[in-house]
Amino acid sequence: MTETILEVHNIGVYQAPGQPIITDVNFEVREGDIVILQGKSGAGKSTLLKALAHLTLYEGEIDYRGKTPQSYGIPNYRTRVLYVPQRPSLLPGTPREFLKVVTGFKSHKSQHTLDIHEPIRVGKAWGIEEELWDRNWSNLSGGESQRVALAIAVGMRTAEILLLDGMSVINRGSVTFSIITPLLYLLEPTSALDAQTSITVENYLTQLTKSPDSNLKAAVWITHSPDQSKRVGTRFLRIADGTLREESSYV
Ligand SMILES: Nc1ncnc2c1ncn2[C@@H]1O[C@H](COP(=O)(O)OP(=O)(O)OP(=O)(O)O)[C@@H](O)[C@H]1O
Repeated sequence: MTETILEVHNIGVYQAPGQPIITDVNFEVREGDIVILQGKSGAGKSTLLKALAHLTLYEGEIDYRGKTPQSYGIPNYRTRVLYVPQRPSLLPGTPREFLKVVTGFKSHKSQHTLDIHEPIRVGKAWGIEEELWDRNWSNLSGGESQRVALAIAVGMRTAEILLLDGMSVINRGSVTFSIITPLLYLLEPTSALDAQTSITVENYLTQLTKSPDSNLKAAVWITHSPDQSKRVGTRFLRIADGTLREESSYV
């Protein structure tokens, strides 16, 4: 039987008292799931991912492998249920500096011996040259900074679930409604290589979730790209009017 990793019970997040962004969210994530999270802009998708990663205040309960996030220690929990942001370009400094900080955290050290070069190796497989690790985040394109952030998340090998916020921007070959996409088109013209790189990343992640040797077991993935959803999704959730429902296929 497939094991349940994360159980989400009656999650609600509020903008202000009496003003819910999302309410009564219930679902679970099982090993092997790639859960596509859909919904209009502003529906609450990022808010839900941040609640799952314990990065925003929420009501309700989250059980990770049958225990509360607090029982693991929140920093430790966040390395296992790992949020990859929509706009890592807002981070200060360079990716290499960031990598040194995160690999130095006690919560990471306690689980594995971390090889600082592993994220760089993963990034290279996705078309991120080593020189980019020493550029300021703000000088990377949106697609590059997302791939670097994802390479860090994957290369640290601590995560069992990746929470991927707006990952369709790495796929500049397909339609996406991200507001930064027009900027990406200006910074970097769309090319066949970009679409191919995106598929390489997708394949890497989907293979990893299936590999018995991998720590990574599942992902919750926000994408506005129908093509990407169909390629990677095994389950489909939609947020509308502040609540979540499961759909049998991508619609
Ligand atoms: N910290 C916050 N304080 C107040 N309101 C917030 C906060 N974060 C998000 N919101 C609001 O909550 C709503 C949901 O935002 P969220 O970013 O989760 O949407 P989304 O579905 O991820 O949208 P998009 O697809 O555009 O990224 C929006 O109306 C947003 O303005």
